[in-house]
Amino acid sequence: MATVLVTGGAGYIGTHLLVVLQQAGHHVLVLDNFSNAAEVALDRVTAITGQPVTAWRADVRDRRMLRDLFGKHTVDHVIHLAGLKAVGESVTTPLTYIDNNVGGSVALLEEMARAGVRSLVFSSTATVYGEAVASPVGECAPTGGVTSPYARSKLMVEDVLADVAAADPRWQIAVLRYFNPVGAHPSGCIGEDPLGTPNNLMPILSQVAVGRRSSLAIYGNDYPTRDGTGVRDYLHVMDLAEGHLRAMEHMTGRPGWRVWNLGTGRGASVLEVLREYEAVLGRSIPHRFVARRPGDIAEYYADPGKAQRELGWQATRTLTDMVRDAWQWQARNPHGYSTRQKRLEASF
Ligand SMILES: NC(=O)c1ccc[n+]([C@@H]2O[C@H](COP(=O)([O-])OP(=O)(O)OC[C@H]3O[C@@H](n4cnc5c(N)ncnc54)[C@H](O)[C@@H]3O)[C@@H](O)[C@H]2O)c1
Ligand SMILES: O=c1ccn([C@@H]2O[C@H](COP(=O)(O)OP(=O)(O)O[C@H]3O[C@H](CO)[C@@H](O)[C@H](O)[C@H]3O)[C@@H](O)[C@H]2O)c(=O)[nH]1
Repeated sequence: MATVLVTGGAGYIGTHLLVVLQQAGHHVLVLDNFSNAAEVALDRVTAITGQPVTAWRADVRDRRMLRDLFGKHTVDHVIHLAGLKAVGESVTTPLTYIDNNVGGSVALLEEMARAGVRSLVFSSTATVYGEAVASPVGECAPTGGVTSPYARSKLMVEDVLADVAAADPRWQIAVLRYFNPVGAHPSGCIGEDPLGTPNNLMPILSQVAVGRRSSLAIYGNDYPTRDGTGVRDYLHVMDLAEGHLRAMEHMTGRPGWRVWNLGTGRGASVLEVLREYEAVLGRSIPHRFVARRPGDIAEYYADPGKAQRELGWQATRTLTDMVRDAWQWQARNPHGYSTRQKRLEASF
């Protein structure tokens, strides 16, 4: 049993990861500034696993707080999810993205090194492959053509991590490039709860299904794909969370820097996801076609073969599972976590 610090652990992917880690017998600590998370989400994790979550309300850029945390707890591994993730927003506020995503990672790495903790799993993204990429996308695909400050911030951290691992051979570093995480824990207790208007397909579909939005705007039906709509590699968030556990376990005792794509290896079009949602609901979902969204590409999906071979990890959940679990979460929590409530029993 290891002690794992999860930065950004109160967020969408983080809460699902906490469940997986606790159910695998690990002790978890969370560091989150709650800029995009509800404290009550951690109580929901406890409701699923029966185990408490110790959380630090802190910014990952706050070195004093990090020093305090590493002084109080013996941490074996860090899984670094904390960061900002809205591609469009990053275009208008690039410095905020560099500060949070790059600055936060540098502060974390320095304080980890000071504390003698040298095992890190880092959340990266398939958008580092940029626009001109051919699918299926393997880890060796070029990463030169990134199109947003968000993607650039992730790529910069990947490079910093490679330099850190090269400079000190004691580091064990795993970079995970996620494709499109969707869905929720099957209990419907935790799930994706975007602040304001969601940017991504699945949460928008869920909000239309539950009546919070009137219709889905499909961005373009003239792409060179099988039905003209954009194709992505949607991945169940529980499969993604399990990928982190496998990467963390695999690294133990194996220093160096490694990268794995986490995806299913299958693409689904916007219309296919819509039809699947309608099948789960048993009714139609209002939708309309509009112009392409600037910056979107037609199609990409992962080659997950490296993760399969090296980690023994493979996504097992289907698109039906993803949609059913997304709907279960939305139906049980029509307004997400509702109010960004304080935890009932704070452990800060
Ligand atoms: N969801 C996706 O589609 C996707 C795809 C690829 C990569 N990622 C990456 O995965 C990670 C987790 O994504 P998510 O979907 O769970 O997002 P999320 O916003 O739900 O979770 C991020 C968490 O980090 C916290 N946070 C942000 N800045 C912080 C800071 N400076 N200090 C401390 N905490 C901070 C937020 O409060 C939030 O709880 C992010 O790094 C994101 O870039 C997400
Ligand atoms: O209202 C909507 C929203 C999306 N789409 C389409 O649905 C597909 C998926 O879009 P979305 O869910 O926004 O995902 P991506 O644009 O692929 O980007 C997500 O997935 C990336 C990983 O691959 C992450 O890095 C990004 O942060 C995250 O926004 C695309 O074809 C979109 O054009 C619509 O048609 N209507």
